[in-house]
Amino acid sequence: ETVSQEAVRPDKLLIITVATDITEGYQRFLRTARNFNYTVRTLGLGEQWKGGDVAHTVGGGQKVRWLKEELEKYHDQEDLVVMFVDSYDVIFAGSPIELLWKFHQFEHKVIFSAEGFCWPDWGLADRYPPVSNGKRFLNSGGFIGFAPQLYEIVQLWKYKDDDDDQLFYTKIYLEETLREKFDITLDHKSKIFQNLNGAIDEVVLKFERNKVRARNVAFDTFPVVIHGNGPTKLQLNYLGNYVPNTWTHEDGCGVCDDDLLDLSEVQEDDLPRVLLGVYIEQPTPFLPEFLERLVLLDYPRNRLSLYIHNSEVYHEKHIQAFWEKHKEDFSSLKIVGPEEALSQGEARDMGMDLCRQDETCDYYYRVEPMVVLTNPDTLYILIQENKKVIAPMVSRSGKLWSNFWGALSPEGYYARSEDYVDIVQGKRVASNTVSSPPYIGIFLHISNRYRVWPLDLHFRNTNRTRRHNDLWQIFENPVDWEREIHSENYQNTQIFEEDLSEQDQRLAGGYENVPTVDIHMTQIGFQEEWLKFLQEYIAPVTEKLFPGYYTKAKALLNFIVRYRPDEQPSLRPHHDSSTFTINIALNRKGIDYEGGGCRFLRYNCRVESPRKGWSFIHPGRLTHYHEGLPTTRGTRYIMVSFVDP
Ligand SMILES: O=C(O)CCC(=O)C(=O)O
Ligand SMILES: [Fe+2]
Repeated sequence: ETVSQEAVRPDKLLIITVATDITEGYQRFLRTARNFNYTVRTLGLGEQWKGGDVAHTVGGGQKVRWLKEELEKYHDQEDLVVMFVDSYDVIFAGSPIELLWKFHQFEHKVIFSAEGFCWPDWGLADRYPPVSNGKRFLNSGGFIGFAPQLYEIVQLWKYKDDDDDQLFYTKIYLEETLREKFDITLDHKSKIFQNLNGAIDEVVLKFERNKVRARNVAFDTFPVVIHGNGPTKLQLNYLGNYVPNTWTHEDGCGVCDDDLLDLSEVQEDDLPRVLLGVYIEQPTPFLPEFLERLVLLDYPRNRLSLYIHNSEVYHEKHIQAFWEKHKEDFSSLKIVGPEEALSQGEARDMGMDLCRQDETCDYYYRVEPMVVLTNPDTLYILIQENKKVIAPMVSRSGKLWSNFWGALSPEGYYARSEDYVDIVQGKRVASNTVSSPPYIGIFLHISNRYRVWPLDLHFRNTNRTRRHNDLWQIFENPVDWEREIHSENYQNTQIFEEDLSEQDQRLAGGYENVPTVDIHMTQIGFQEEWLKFLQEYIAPVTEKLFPGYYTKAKALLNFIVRYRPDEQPSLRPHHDSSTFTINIALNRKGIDYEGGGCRFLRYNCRVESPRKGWSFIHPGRLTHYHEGLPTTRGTRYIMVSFVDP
């Protein structure tokens, strides 16, 4: 069966839809329609919806009434093809020409979309004509037909606005005389309409050159209209993040630069006002650094307010110090402490209310203290994205963890979408619509467009019994770890007294030729962290020092030594059980102690006073027989590692 060229006339196609509000779903619908040059007529804009709560009960009759009024205009245009579709949860995946061609191939005057559920009256199921292969039941979220026939169908509407539209069309279809009179059929195999409810597993993405289609694998069809009916909004969002050209392999994000808010010409005093909400609900490493980073945000001070909720007594001193230093740096600064005993929910409500109830507050930005905000332009970037709700993607360096899920399990909990890994790794960069809480009409977006933060989280591994949690953060938060541990002021020899006094001094799995008064990293649970440090910071140095030798950066013995005149002042000559040894000065000769140092007997060479925090490296065996020289006053601390034993 061929369709004549003359029949396929896009100028004789009209799309009619309904939208009372310009929701993001409606905007997405229009974007896909524009992409294919559809002519769209929207009914009901700005009017009040009286069609009932269709998400939870029946309803939708108002759509039929409006359509009835609209079709008055076209009822005598015999060659006009009209398609009616919902808009909030619909996208176009194919062109008008394809649509018309498929329509004419059906050789019926009117085609309704089909689905697997008989809604709203399951009792009518038996009255449907049987279908050998395909969806059996009518869905009124999409239909297409010649204007005169559609006009005649909606003439039969004599009901209330909150009566059910689908039931109305269903009854007409099930009435054999009417079905034949109007020449109605159903699109059983999703050639034109894909209803997602009950069919999620049938629909996959198919990447083509510069465009993406949804393919129904059950019927091997490429539907033109995708409808996220029922509880399939997430799946529609997922498809809509690609179809028709939202993101393609060739061109990347096809819509990312549409509808941006240009702030470049806006005067500082006219920028939106932002309230930052910070919620400290657990002991958090590097909290002072986190707070200081808020001040570094490049945004006019008089447009920025800060609300901090802190439920940890431990952090009060940090917040106090921050407040004293920065109370002038924000247009307002409100702090609610642990004495208020707010629940997390109450604290968050309070923060949001501060913005919601303040007419001058334009944006509310919530940030968790375990997120590393490294880009000072963060606020500009997010505001320019021009979304109602948006989050930057937060991921941990080198890991597949992120704040983005991409999918939900049937129980409504965490699941990874098929595209999760590519998105987290930044291989697919876009502002994805990840969620649309039903019926609010607002989408939640997440963007990995700008690497807003290298994104490390550091709340795992936080142990309230440790005084120096920060030191353990080398895996979780290498960014802050490096900044803090490498700072000139970093001082942590107290570890000897604080963390270790109770520890078992016996060692497992290593051998010291000459025992010292020492604390081993295994004793304080720091062995893995130390090995990571060797890998990241020492291995690259040894490649320069010992060309041609490649260290495994493994070490069984990693320990802090304490020398005191009355305890252990020195160490007799020995070899180390290492290929090379690193020896880090932890305090200062001449200030903290006198004497000390390491002497290499064969060369009579002494390394006496490296700067605090500096290390020397020497081969461990044969050539470098060495001793620890007597400490004559005070206490000398060194950190020693026998690398590659
Ligand atoms: O005191 C020193 O610097 C030498 C320490 C040493 O050789 C060792 O602990 O094996
Ligand atoms: Fe040694």
